[in-house]
Amino acid sequence: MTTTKTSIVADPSPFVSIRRELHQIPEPGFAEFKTQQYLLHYIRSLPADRYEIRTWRTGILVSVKGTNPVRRFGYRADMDGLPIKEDTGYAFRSTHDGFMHACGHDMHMAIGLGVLTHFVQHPIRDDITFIFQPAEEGPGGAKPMLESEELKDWMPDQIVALHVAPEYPVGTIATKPGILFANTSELFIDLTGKGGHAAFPHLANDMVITACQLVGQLQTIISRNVNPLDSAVITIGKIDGGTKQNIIAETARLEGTIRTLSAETMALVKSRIESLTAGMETSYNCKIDIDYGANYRQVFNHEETTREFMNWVQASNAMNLIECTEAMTGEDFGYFLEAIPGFMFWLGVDTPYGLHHAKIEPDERAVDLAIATISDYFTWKSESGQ
Ligand SMILES: CC(=O)N[C@@H](CCC[C@H](N)C(=O)O)C(=O)O
Repeated sequence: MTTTKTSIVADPSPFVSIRRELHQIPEPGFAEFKTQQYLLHYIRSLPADRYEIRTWRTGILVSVKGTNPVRRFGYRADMDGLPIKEDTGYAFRSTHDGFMHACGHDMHMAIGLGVLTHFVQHPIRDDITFIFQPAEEGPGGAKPMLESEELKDWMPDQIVALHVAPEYPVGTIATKPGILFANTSELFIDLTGKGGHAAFPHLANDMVITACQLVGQLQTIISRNVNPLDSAVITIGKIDGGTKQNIIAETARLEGTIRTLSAETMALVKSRIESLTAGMETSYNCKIDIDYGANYRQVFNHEETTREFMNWVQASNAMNLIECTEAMTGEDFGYFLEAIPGFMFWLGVDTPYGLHHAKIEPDERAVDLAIATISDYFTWKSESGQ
């Protein structure tokens, strides 16, 4: 499939230019050092009397002052990139080989800076905390940031975040009250057998064979154990095993993720993985160790606040609104929503390649549209006292 270049605006606005600069420096979770410096440098260029800055690990908190605050809004943007070798046609492609902003966090941060700039220049009555959060893709920055000393006295009364959505046209907002994104758990499985010569399989215990069996078996949990009217996903995204084509692999490792729409189904899936691997240990005479890595809470949008936002989008004609169904994506923004009323929404960026794809090229026109819409929404919220 060939991509068109219509996603790239010819005359980039300041925040589209910022997005392009951020796009060039994707970094892993909790290693967003250049990204943090870039954001701090930009924020410090704004009039200093209107805000305060705090850093938390590689994240940043900014409190923008209201004129006569009675409450505090919150806006969160995530910062990390992904271990993907970029394959876009961008002139401003990643300069960090093997790393890419393939989940739109460059867009999220540029939009966050745009909204922040708007409220520094056009203060509203209420205060706003801007949260630039590291490590959304893992191991998860939201939970520790939420519990941090730095956020305590800047805790918002209502919080908002967005995620780019390749499947929707530019000018679209899609969301729903209640569950929007799934519960997630990372999944790391280490298999240990016995290595040996490729010509003598009977003297060894081949973990490539066992790992392949296990990958297939795991899918039976979804098809045979989870209620077909419920939803769950197990994806194994990475397999490692062996050292050379004529050496039987002593060890293998599977890396994946589990997605469910309830905590109960997550417990069921994990318990089935444990039973299944215990059975395989016996039948394949090997050792299997499981590590669930980082677990994220579902993204559960506050009913009333989300419905109010959806009504506002429709009434203001700000963008086209779609009431979507939930998705099996994960987001540690779920931890913020567990503690603070608010919502997340999808922002249409209309691109043929999906999230986490090396060729994804979000339509940049979404950046300024989102900045205007979120700024107008918070202004309306503050002025109307809703
Ligand atoms: C929006 C998005 O793509 N989020 C990630 C979150 C990853 C959670 C965790 N590292 C895991 O893989 O379970 C996603 O993959 O949905």
